[in-house]
Amino acid sequence: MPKQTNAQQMDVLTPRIPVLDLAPQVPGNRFPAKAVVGDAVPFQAVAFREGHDRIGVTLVLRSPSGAQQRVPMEPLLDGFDTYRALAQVDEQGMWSWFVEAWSDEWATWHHNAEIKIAAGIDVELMATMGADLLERAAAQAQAADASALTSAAQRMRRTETAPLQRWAEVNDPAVLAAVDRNRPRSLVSASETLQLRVERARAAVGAWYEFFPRSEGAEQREDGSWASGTLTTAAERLPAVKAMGFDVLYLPPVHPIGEINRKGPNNTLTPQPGDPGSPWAIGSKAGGHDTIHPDLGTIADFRAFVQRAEAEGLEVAMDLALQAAPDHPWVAEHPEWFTTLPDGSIAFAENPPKKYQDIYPINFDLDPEGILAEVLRILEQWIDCGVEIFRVDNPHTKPLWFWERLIRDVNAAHPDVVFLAEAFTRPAMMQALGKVGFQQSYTYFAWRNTKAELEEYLREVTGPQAAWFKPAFWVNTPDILTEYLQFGGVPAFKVRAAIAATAVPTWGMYAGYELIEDVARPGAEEANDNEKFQYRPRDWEQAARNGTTIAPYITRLNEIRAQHPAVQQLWALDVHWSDDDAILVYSKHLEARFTASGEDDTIIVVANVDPHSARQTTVHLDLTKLGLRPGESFEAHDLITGETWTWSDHNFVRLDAFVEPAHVLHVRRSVA
Ligand SMILES: O=P(O)(O)O[C@H]1O[C@H](CO)[C@@H](O[C@H]2O[C@H](CO)[C@@H](O)[C@H](O)[C@H]2O)[C@H](O)[C@H]1O
Repeated sequence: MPKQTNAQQMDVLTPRIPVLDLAPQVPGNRFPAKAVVGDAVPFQAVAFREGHDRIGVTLVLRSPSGAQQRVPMEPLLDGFDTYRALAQVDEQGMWSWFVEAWSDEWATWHHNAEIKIAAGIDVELMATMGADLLERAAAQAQAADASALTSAAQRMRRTETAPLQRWAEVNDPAVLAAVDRNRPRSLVSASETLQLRVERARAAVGAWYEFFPRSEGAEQREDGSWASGTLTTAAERLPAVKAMGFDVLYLPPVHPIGEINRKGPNNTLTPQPGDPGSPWAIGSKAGGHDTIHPDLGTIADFRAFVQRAEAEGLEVAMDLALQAAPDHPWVAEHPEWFTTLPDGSIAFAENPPKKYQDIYPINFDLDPEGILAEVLRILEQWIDCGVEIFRVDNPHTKPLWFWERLIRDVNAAHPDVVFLAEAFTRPAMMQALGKVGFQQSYTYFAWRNTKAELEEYLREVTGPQAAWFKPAFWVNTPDILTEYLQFGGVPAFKVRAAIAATAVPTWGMYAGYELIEDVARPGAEEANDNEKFQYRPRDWEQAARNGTTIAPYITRLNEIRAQHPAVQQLWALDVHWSDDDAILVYSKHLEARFTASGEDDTIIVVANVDPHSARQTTVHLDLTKLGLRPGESFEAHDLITGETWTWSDHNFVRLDAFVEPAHVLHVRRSVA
């Protein structure tokens, strides 16, 4: 048996068999890659050796509690050197893993013997080599396998049996299975060891709904003034949000709102008395980030709201917007946290081209430790109220080190706490926020509308960057009402929801989407009469009676998400081909060994992304991506309409956007 040679003995960096390009990995390997409980993680490595001998490649995975599993890795494509294994991570915490490549003498022998024995070349030599390998396998096997392998070796040495007969005997499935379990491995070479942080499922899987609590239950008095909704009246809306199938309720800031420089309706700088102001203009004489807006209630009311949500099966996500209205207590108590200009004033915040005249930005370089301590104090308070998810406003306008420290410190004490980065900025910063710890991130999904844009974007967010950037697809927000939605009507709202809800594990929607609120403020890409600056109660029941809500459609999408674990997997997406430039096709597939039902879970989404048209075309599927054989037929059951068709590789599709803009198909294997 060849002796193992390792890199240290040879004083070189290259292991005997090179194992390179491990994934999932954060480039530079300074931060661990991330996954969530339940993920079937695609582990990959490039491994190869000199010459023509075969290698075997094994993933060695260790869970946080120390359980080790060894998973054989298979070539991604026959004849290429990238190997892959899917393994499900089922425990929260830090996992470690490495890849072993080894000389697979059995595979090398088998390949050579198959050719030579059939051709009558070196027949007895090949038989002897095979028998030797079988005996080596037997020497490391348990009793049952040892006896099967020993007798196979003896048969292999029996020269009175015809060589082809001996070849057939050694290929008996029982013998091959015993060899597989005890394969001789030599020149074993290990890669570096990497870490994988596995977080709770909600860190990357969830359906989010956003509403402004002050609008829920708000009433306009006869004199035109408003009575604000409260946390108590807003809680009345929770059952309806849950009934639509949402998991997380995200609340814009619930703190006192500054009175100085307050904004008026439609982002004006001339508020009238009674205008409530933007909730992101945090702080007034009533208090700051640790206080509940008096109009909404008290901290006790907030605790009750969080508990009521929990009882409904909803988690509350709070906003963390680190900025201050001019009358925030911080401004007087910590003037050192703000940059004072030579004329003694403080410049307002901006996110060009947007101007935030009602808030001051914090300068994190002036008192880094003091600011960090204060933010940790505030977070501890809300965590104590039962909040474990924070949507972080504009994290890209604060230094990265701050988020690395904050998230690390919070997660050390509270591993279930999740931070969502609301950063719409340059890719390097968005990616870096994910690398330093943000569990999930808003994305550019809202502006990816054509088939070509969506195909590229789906590949991007489910590719290598999925190791550190967990995408949340929001269809709208109070800041985002895209032209696609402004001019696409009901078909646009439906198809965007269908794609967001099925393509990635986290999607989000801001209240009013279900009512097709599509009127933008002139010149802006956000809703007119925006709720950010005024009360906006909605008559949900009237909309249901009139049939002017797509809430039933949203509910169905969330049901599909809950019932189909493939949809909850980020890495499991494949884009397929269609002959039409507006018909987008992708699938999500999860193998039976990873599902609770013990059956494959496969979803195909076919979406007409031109909301003004009816399209018909042919959809071409790579069935191997669906766990099927090329040419195999199956039942495609539409989970939206209940229709079922027999499909195979090439399928005719007609999607009239005005009827149903998307098929969400469940693959059912045809009974042979
Ligand atoms: O800058 P983004 O587009 O990422 O938006 C986020 O942050 C904004 C600042 O907090 C916030 O803007 C809203 O609040 C501001 C402060 O009160 C106000 O001046 C803006 O007019 C208002 O839109 C935005 O909502 C948030 O998502």
